[in-house]
Amino acid sequence: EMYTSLLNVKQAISVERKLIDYLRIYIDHELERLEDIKRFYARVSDLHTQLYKGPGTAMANPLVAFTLIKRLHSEWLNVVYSNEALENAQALRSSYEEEEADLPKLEDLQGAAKGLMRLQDVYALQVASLVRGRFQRVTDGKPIDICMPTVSVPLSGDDCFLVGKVAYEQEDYYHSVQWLEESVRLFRGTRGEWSPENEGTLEDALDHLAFSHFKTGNVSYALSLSQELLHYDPMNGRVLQNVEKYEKLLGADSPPRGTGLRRPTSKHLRTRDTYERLCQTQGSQPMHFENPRLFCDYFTNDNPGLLLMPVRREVLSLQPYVVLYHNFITDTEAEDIKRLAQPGLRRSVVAAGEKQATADYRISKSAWLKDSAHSIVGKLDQRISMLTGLNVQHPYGEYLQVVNYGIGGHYEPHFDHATSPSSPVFKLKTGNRVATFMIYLSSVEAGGSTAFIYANFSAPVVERAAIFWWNLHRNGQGDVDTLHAGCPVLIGDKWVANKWIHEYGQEFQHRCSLNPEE
Ligand SMILES: O=C(O)CCC(=O)C(=O)O
Ligand SMILES: [Fe+2]
Repeated sequence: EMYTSLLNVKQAISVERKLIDYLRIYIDHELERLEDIKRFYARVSDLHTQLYKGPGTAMANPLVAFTLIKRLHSEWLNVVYSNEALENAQALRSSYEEEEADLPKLEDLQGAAKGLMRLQDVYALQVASLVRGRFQRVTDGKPIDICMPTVSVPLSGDDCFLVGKVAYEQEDYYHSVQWLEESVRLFRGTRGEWSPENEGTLEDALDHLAFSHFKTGNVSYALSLSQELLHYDPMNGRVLQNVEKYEKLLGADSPPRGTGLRRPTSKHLRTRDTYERLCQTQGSQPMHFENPRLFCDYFTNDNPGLLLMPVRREVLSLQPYVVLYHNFITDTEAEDIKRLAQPGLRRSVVAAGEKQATADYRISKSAWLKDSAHSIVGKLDQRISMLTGLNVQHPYGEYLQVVNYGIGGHYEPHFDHATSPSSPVFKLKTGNRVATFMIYLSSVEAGGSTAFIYANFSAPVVERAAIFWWNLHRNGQGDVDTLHAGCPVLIGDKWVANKWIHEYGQEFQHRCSLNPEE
């Protein structure tokens, strides 16, 4: 699975570099082949201008007659039946096949397409802008750029066709209509131009778009698109039947009315609007100047180890208590952690009953780093321990989980603590996850904030900082206010590291209480 981690996508660049080299070799060989054919053509046609001047006299020469017979007996045959084109193509194919294991699979293509649609939804992006390589949202009737990527590409009719088809196959006509609409528009613009790389055609796009419109109740549009399709493919029986069906529907006493385009509903609908608003903006928690209890300071936690180098602490929220520790990690430490984690990165899982499973609502890869992996890991543990005053030694703290997000990678609203007694969180037999300490190992260009849904704020990715919060009340019960999410990464390569700290082992550090409010 390449699409679930940007690291893997980056590695794919070198695969394409090789393919480019192979294609260059192929083109060179093919050009040489054509040059050879052109030389033969020039030689024979030159000769013929002379021969035509006097065929009789020319053939009187036995050398001329011999070479004519030889050409017609074998030279033409050799040219016409040359294997070179095939050999060149075969060489290209076998080099390509050497890279096949490292090529993305269909699942990657579909995953990447779904990632684009997720970004479209969560950040309210206009498809027409995305197609032009821009990230725009309509505000007050005007498209406004919400970020400017350093590098961008426009999409082709075939690119849009593919995204539309992924939506179509999921019976998600809300997205298929928008993407196929762009596909049809772009294909119409390049009519007649054949591209060897394309999978879809204007006809395919019209076909899928017409049916998507029919499914959303827009029968008259479905009809006109089908008629346009028949113009190119007049004998297509299925389309002829559809046209007949659409005409009948439209001629009926009560023609169907459009249901309009509505986003497919998801099980997270209840929090979806808040989640998306928090991903788009930083939310509306009171600012530090509105609430003096939200402050910044230099923090030592009365720990001698921090006395000479206090940490800049920023209190982000009081309920739940969420703080940001700036410059928690250095650039080199962050790079080391990412490098150490790389070989162990696997598709991230979520708790599904007693087991763990992959899910569309968490798109990333992650790896667990033990302290034994490198001295840095232990050093970070120590630093976390000094700041939080908590015992983070395994099994009171889990191993460090290093996460790299993928295309539109995200983690929809969830709790870090277990909410059911059968959760795999209890496997360590050290109680529930009392606190989360998460380190931002990278920056992102846009998106990727950590959103606290009920607390109504989101923390943007601050490179080198760490965020900390309590998941449980002091009585051990889960704090619902900690419902949080990793927003989809719009532009960038987001890395975080989670340290989950458990209840047991903290008896002398973290006071308990029976008060459910604390
Ligand atoms: O990436 C983020 O901002 C949040 C990640 C998160 O909540 C998690 O990994 O549990
Ligand atoms: Fe989380």
